[in-house]
Amino acid sequence: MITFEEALKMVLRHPLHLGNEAVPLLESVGRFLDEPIFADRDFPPFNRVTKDGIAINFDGVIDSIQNIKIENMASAGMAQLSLRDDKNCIEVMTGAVLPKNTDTVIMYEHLTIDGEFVVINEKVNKGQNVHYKGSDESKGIQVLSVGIRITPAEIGVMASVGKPKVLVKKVPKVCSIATGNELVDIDVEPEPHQIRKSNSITMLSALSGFGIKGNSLHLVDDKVSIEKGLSQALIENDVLLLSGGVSKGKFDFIPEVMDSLGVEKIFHRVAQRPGKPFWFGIHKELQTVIFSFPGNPVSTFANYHLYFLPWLYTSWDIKMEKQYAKLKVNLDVNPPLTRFIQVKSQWNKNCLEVTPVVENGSGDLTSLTRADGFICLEPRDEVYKIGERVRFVNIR
Ligand SMILES: Nc1nc2c(c(=O)[nH]1)N[C@H]1C(S)=C(S)[C@@H](COP(=O)(O)OP(=O)(O)OC[C@H]3O[C@@H](n4cnc5c(N)ncnc54)[C@H](O)[C@@H]3O)O[C@H]1N2
Ligand code: MOO
Repeated sequence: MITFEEALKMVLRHPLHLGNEAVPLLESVGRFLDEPIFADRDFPPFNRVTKDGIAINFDGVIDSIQNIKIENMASAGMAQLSLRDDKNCIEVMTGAVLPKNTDTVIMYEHLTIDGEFVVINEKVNKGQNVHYKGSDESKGIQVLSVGIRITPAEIGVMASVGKPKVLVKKVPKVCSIATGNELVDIDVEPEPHQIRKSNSITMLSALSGFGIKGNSLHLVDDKVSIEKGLSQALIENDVLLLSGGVSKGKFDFIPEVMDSLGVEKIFHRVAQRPGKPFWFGIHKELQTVIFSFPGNPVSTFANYHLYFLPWLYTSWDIKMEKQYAKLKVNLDVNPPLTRFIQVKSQWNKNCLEVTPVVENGSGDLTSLTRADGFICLEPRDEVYKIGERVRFVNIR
């Protein structure tokens, strides 16, 4: 049996070259940017008033802060006004363009207003309450780089520079496939011997975080229907993510059917726990990549993060940073299997620390709700000690 490291290397040797596509800005959340974004104007584009109040020419009024005459009023959205007399002021609202011949803004709370005259009641600093043109970013500067993940914060920046459409890495067509006679849909009341599907649904929801609208399919344990379903799925998708049907049971038909459909097996079974019976293959002609994960929910979930996500990032040519954490307990990992242990992580000063969660084996899917990651422990005779730095795979 191959090791986890060997298996991962083999998976990463088969990326798809997905290219890019332009999508409407609001549909780009979760996607990876494939063009640099530049500031088309200064940020902010004009000297912006940051408080509701009055704008003054500091040198003009600072010796006589009583009875300052209001000349005019500027609100957000108005073209720039101009102060005619240095001893006067203009009422200004937050977001307005600072009037010409003024340099300082005083908020209403620091003023007494009597008709068209104002008295300043607090100390004033020249230049206060102004967000200066270009003080955040200058026109022409790159504000976002290729390869970043788009979140609502980046959407705001792109809206601001006028990008109704944006170039992003193209997502693959993925089908999440449940296998097994015991599975029923989530809106069905199961018979005592049945369970509701969860793995295939979990994977669909995980994919949606990347902007991938996956297809779904359910294959029952019958070679003819598996063959029929898979042959169509291989044609219609770039990637198949299966769960179940890959261990040693009398109804674990997946590897055999894949073979009959011309899918090349790259490997089957990895020296790891959970997730050992993982089967990986490719259909060379159709260019379909197949991740066939073991059916136990924790095994499917772990392998999705350990193999599929690194493969997806590699296909997009994006580096996935490795994370590490410190153990808060001693752990014993006897050879020969690499262990993936569910943990809860916590920052302590600048250090991420991890503690294993209570779990009841790889069938216990509720344990995943208590964990925020897996730690990866290579097999060794020596105990992993408290304080030791180990690899951490984030699942949140
Ligand atoms: N003789 C052996 N038996 C088993 C071995 C082995 O090496 N020799 N490996 C064990 C390990 S480890 C795992 S993991 C499982 C994986 O088996 P399969 O991939 O064939 O999965 P199934 O038997 O179809 O299902 C296992 C388990 O998971 C449940 N399941 C499956 N799909 C879903 C789904 N979409 N949603 C929720 N739950 C699902 C299924 O009902 C089973 O309970 O094999 C061990 N056996
Ligand atoms: O190794 Mo299996 O993946 O635990 O239950």
